[in-house]
Amino acid sequence: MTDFTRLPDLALRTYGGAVVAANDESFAEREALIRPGPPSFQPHTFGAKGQLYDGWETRRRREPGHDWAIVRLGLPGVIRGIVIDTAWFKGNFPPHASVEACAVDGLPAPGELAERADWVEIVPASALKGDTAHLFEVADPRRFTHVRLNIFPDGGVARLRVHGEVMPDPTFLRGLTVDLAALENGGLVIACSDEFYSSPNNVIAPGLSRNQSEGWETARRRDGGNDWLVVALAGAGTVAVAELDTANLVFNAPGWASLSGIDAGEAALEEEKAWFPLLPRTPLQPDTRHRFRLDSDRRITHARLDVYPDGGLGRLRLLGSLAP
Ligand SMILES: NC(=O)NC(NC(N)=O)C(=O)[O-]
Repeated sequence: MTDFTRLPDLALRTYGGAVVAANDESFAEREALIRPGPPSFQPHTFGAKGQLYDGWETRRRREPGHDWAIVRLGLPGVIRGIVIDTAWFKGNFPPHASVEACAVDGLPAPGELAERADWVEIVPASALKGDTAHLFEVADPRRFTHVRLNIFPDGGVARLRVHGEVMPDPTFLRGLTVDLAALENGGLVIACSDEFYSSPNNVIAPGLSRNQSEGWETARRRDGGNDWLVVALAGAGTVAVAELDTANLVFNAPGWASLSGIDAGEAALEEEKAWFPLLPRTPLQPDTRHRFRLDSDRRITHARLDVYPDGGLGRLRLLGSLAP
């Protein structure tokens, strides 16, 4: 099985996802389903309505039926796999769950969504265990904007992860100056030298990094080399401005960075010599947003960031336009 969990989580709250509706959330709020980070648990933390859980938890059902929650993906795209994580739900996990998906234009109200007839099943009703992350591969190649988690009959789910490939609406990219590296525009980090502390895809996530874990941080390098990553851009285009943000890297920012580009339509990524410079090796300040005007008008499909010798980066933005 390919490791779909390495693909971005299209539902993540910090990527703009929202749990827009649930039929019940008596014990624990539905919003927890798409919270970043692993679920936590503290035993014997009882509120007026029961034990507190970091997840979505419905009441014990006394009538027929099942419970459900609808998630609007922050990043619409092709779903490659789903994780249903029942972490810490041991005596109250749902014994079965399924997932449906649909694609809608615009932003319909939750009520309209729930009534749509074109939900398609992407994970069939499957048995769940307590306190376990369940991985389900998804084969449907279509682009989806929403998913619905169904639990049978009731219970608690800590996290719902919806991993896939981002497919933005090209209307909002064509002919405009946009961040060609941004995850939300379809950019993706496809290779990197080191991801010891945090994922390289963090550098192209929406918004600012609030601390160093929300950026890309590498281990201390001891071999005389340097760390790097390669971003596949939203599409072929030209980059006019590069933004390198060392935010929150105070004592571990790289000393220098450089950028290079390649047009994969003309040369293979492995051909070292086919990469051409966009930004020469340039000194960086810690905890600082740097902006550089690039003077190359060459078309590229991929950009490579080199940091010297190590450290990582908070954010990388490559502002430019898609080739016609
Ligand atoms: N949040 C809860 O208290 N849930 C339940 N109970 C305990 N102790 O976790 C349950 O399902 O009845």
